[in-house]
Amino acid sequence: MPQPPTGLPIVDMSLLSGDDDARTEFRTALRRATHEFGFFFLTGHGIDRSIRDRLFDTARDFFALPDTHKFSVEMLASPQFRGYTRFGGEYTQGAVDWREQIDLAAEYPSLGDEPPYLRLDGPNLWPLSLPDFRGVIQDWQGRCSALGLELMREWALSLGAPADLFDAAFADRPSTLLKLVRYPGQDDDAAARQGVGAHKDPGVLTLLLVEPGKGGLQVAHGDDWIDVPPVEDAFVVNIGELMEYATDGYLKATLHRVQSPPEGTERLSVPFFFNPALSSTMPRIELPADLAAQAPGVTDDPDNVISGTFGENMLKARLRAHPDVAARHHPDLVD
Ligand SMILES: O=C(O)CCC(=O)C(=O)O
Ligand SMILES: [Fe+2]
Repeated sequence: MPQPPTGLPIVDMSLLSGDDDARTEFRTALRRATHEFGFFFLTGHGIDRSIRDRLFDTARDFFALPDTHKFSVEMLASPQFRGYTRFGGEYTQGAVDWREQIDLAAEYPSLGDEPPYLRLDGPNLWPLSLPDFRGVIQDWQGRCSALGLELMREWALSLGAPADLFDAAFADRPSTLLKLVRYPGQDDDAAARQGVGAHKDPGVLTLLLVEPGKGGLQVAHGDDWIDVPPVEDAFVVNIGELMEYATDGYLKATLHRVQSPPEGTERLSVPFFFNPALSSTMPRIELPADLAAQAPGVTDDPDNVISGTFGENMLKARLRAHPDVAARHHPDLVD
């Protein structure tokens, strides 16, 4: 029997400042990693440690706020699914996730209520007791958006398409979202230790920063779960369902989950989701014949239908993860 792989591939972005051969090497590594695993470590991305440390300091400051401050920006008050979710407020596959988090997304004026996914546009709930918070978060959004767009161009090239294939989808009102997440420790006997349950990300691309040294992330590979302890200075990058859609399944959105850290510890992470405008539909790539032969089609799961229109896919995920917000603000969309 083949042994399960022990880790994810590492893809080094500094190859892009090399010669043509180095750039081709980068693209081949990017394509292979996302075809085989849907996940990889990205090094050489150029975002300094001091900036990453500042982000984690900001996350720590937020989670250290008194509950009354956190509750004042609670997601339950936000029809757009922005703000703070306390422990027990979020569900994956019908089971409670043991994490607290704040969701912050790009802010655009509303374009109306129909189709229903347009309801996701709107304001964030900013914690006003932290004066630097907004600036740090918006800086991070800007850096990750630039990185995300650069990666999208590399994917397009690696799949035999023009570099700007995806640019239009991200040019106007990109729906970027980031979460500051804190997973508290659980004792060994805790029945499930579900930090976040097994799921695929509904969007295009996720740039995940994990607190140095903190394990817990697991990525599905065949019938196995691969442990993914963080690699120093690297992002964990994965693709979401819309990239699977765009490539007819040649690139895979992969199930992943987080196991709670040991009792007496905690784990912070900051996933950044790079997504197009709510109303945009991902272009489908005409793959070269050798790649098309390895494209099995988009996953056909009646419990999780993948739409190519980002807003539809995102709304599905939001209603499922936050049933209390859905029931309060969108009763017409849930039964
Ligand atoms: O916290 C992590 O390491 C992963 C979180 C995640 O997969 C998600 O929020 O979609
Ligand atoms: Fe995820």
